[in-house]
Amino acid sequence: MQDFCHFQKVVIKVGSALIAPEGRGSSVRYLLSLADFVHHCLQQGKDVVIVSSGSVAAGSGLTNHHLAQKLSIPQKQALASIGQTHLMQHWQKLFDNHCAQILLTRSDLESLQRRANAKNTINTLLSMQAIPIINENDSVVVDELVVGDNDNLAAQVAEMCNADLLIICSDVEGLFDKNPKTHDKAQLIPLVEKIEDSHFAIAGATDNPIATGGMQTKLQAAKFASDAGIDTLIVNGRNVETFERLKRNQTTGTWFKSQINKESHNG
Ligand SMILES: Nc1ncnc2c1ncn2[C@@H]1O[C@H](COP(=O)(O)OP(=O)(O)O)[C@@H](O)[C@H]1O
Ligand SMILES: N[C@@H](CCC(=O)OP(=O)(O)O)C(=O)O
Repeated sequence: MQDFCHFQKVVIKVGSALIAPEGRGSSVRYLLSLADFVHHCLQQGKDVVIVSSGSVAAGSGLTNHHLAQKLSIPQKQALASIGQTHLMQHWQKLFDNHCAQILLTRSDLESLQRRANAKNTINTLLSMQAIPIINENDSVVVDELVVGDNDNLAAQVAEMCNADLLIICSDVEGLFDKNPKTHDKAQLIPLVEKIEDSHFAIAGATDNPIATGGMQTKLQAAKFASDAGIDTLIVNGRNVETFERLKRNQTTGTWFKSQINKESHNG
């Protein structure tokens, strides 16, 4: 087991599957134990940054648009715009208003100046004990300029702010040898020392119309993070026991080891 105590700066990615367990709308049902875990991390002196999906799902719950229907990109962008404020209301309640919204685009991450600005703002927020809540700025990005999924966005944010751990919270326990939603006998892979093509071969897509990328984008994110010296943990955020185990420093989910041996973990 990797020692959770040693990690200082943690980026936690929260997928749409957790925000919208009913397939649309938004709910704090699975965010309560996650928020409790974040409070625990803060008490231990760790820095926490959240990358939260769910704006499109939240927007669809507030309008008559179902994501199972084929929606145009402008319609999805409008839903994201409607849903994002609602999503932030949940986070504000969970963190007693000690949180702040940052919406990023791929060009923000690619521009040296804007990337430095975003990094400075995140660090300043952390020094003010405010939790940065990041999402892609879906309403303004066009096709060629999207990061496209929040797994990869979270990995890029983790690298940008020198995090040492990325936790991806989804609706499955971690990476399995087959998609556990379609294979009863799928086996969890608890530890990946190095991500190989064989891991990408077993990581499938998602059949959830509100989610993006499935296990494929989570593996891309873990690979990006791992190459940048950041460990990644994919866990089931719907399982209360996940966060209890992490608090007790016990194994959970799938752990992807960083490929760079960092002397210290304080970014
Ligand atoms: N090998 C695999 N192991 C685990 N999950 C997998 C695998 N292949 C595909 N998946 C799918 O990936 C889904 C998680 O991704 P996704 O639906 O995009 O969730 P999120 O909203 O959390 O990003 C799982 O529900 C599962 O159906
Ligand atoms: N930016 C989008 C989330 C896109 C996304 O990657 O969703 P997910 O695969 O559920 O993490 C939104 O807020 O709806």
